[in-house]
Amino acid sequence: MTEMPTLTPDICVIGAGSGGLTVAAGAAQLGASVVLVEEGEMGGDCLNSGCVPSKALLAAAHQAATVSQAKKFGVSFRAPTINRANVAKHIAGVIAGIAPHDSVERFEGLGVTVIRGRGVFAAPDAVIANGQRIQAKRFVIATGSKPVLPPIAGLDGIRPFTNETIFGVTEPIEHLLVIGGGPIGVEMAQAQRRLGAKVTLVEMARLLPKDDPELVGFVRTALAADGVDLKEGTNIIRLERNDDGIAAHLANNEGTTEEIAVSHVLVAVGRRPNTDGIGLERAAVTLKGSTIQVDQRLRTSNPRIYAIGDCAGGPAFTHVAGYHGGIVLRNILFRLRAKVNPDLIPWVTFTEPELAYVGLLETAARARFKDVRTETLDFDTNDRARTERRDAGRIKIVLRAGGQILGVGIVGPQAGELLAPWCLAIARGLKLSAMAGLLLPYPTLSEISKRVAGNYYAPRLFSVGVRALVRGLMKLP
Ligand SMILES: Cc1cc2nc3c(=O)[nH]c(=O)nc-3n(C[C@H](O)[C@H](O)[C@H](O)COP(=O)(O)OP(=O)(O)OC[C@H]3O[C@@H](n4cnc5c(N)ncnc54)[C@H](O)[C@@H]3O)c2cc1C
Ligand SMILES: NC(=O)c1ccc[n+]([C@@H]2O[C@H](COP(=O)([O-])OP(=O)(O)OC[C@H]3O[C@@H](n4cnc5c(N)ncnc54)[C@H](O)[C@@H]3O)[C@@H](O)[C@H]2O)c1
Repeated sequence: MTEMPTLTPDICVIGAGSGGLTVAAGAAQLGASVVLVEEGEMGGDCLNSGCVPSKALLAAAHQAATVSQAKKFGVSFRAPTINRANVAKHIAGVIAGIAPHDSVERFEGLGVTVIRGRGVFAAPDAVIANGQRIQAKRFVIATGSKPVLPPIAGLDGIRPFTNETIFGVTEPIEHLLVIGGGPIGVEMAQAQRRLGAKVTLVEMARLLPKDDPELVGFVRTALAADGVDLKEGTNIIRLERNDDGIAAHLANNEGTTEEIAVSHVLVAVGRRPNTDGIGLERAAVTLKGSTIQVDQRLRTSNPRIYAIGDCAGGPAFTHVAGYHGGIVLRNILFRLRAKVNPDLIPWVTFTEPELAYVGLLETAARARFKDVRTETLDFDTNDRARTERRDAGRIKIVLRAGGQILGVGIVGPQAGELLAPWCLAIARGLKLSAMAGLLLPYPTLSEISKRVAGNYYAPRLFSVGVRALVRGLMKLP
């Protein structure tokens, strides 16, 4: 057999998900030679088993929910009929619509050499994939993550859903037990409940433990109103398959035990980076646990090799993988010393109401600065939210005494969209007064941002001193 000649590109990217595709597309368009290695579906988790299918499923679920919400507007429909097979078709159709953007054809069109196969390091400067040796100047590891399966007795025997299987379901789900109340757990619990399943969510700590508890309260209320049975501070002792389905034995933090009968189980207890069996030891790349250790410039312990996205342990979001990709491009191609700034990262949980955040949570801000202030305003003060009867929610800004914005959390209608100007303000170092001074159209949800900023300055604007000044000025002819 003739040996394939070694490829010697400028950059070899392992993994064609959100992070890897950003690097490959950017580098190729900027004139570097790129080899991209992918062992599974192009587009990675986000397109195939993450953001895209989950948001498509939620969109179907919210359609079903509008039927019951319509009564508030004097409009009524008959109860929705949920056709699971058609919901799965809708999800597959959305993925298929986006897939060309991430396809082999598009990347080859950009000049990237795409190799389908598992990339494994053979040496500190070489990867082998599908029998092909790639000796690149720089490597970028973007291998993503996979769902963790917790050590719960009996879990193996019941073949639980994970994010890799739940979106293809074509049969009705009678009673879903969701294990884990992080973003996947809460989004899926609401979606499945609105699509007609009975849902019990078991979370060992509290719901959405990485988010601001004050704002999470609104999500908790909404899930309960949907009919999701929330069991926080609760563990699953064991699971058993029996003639009726699955028996789940639970115990809460007070020691109370109970048994519930469910038909299906979804595991959503976190992610494990894909770093096993890819030869990192041969590449002299150091791990911390299962996460690739990187510095602020995303360099691993091997100066030729960078790691980005979920496998580098940053917050597991598509936009973070993309942000990492941009930083690596600047470091490799332009020899800039670009670094990750964790204080700029936004995140959104796409329940109804949405829960969105950018910057520092109040607790993190207070740990770092002494002069932290907060200002909050509820959506029931916003006329547009009132007209749409979507007025449950709150905006909370975390700032320093001088008006430097440190973080903003919004729970409410379209919170993810409302976050954009705050992302800009924090990234550009704008003061809160910039938001307070905006001229915005009425009636819009965005006005809540201007109002909360205005409220912060109100005590100073309407102070005794300013009132005395106005009285004085009014005496002038
Ligand atoms: C259900 C769910 C919903 C989500 N929703 C959101 C959301 O709404 N918004 C958001 O920002 N984030 C969301 N995320 C997170 C987001 O999907 C991930 O953070 C993102 O996909 C990470 O990108 P990545 O490039 O690091 O990895 P991935 O996108 O997972 O890509 C890694 C790729 O590497 C390939 N690979 C792995 N090992 C090898 C190897 N040795 N050789 C070759 N190829 C390899 C894999 O096959 C995969 O294609 C969600 C995740 C899940 C599971
Ligand atoms: N909208 C979004 O951006 C979005 C949506 C989904 C997922 N994601 C990303 O994917 C990541 C993974 O999501 P996730 O929800 O699986 O993980 P997660 O780590 O964010 O949350 C897992 C939850 O499970 C709980 N848990 C762990 N073991 C448990 C057990 N044995 N029993 C009960 N509860 C248990 C944890 O306390 C935690 O609250 C997220 O952190 C997020 O970065 C993002």
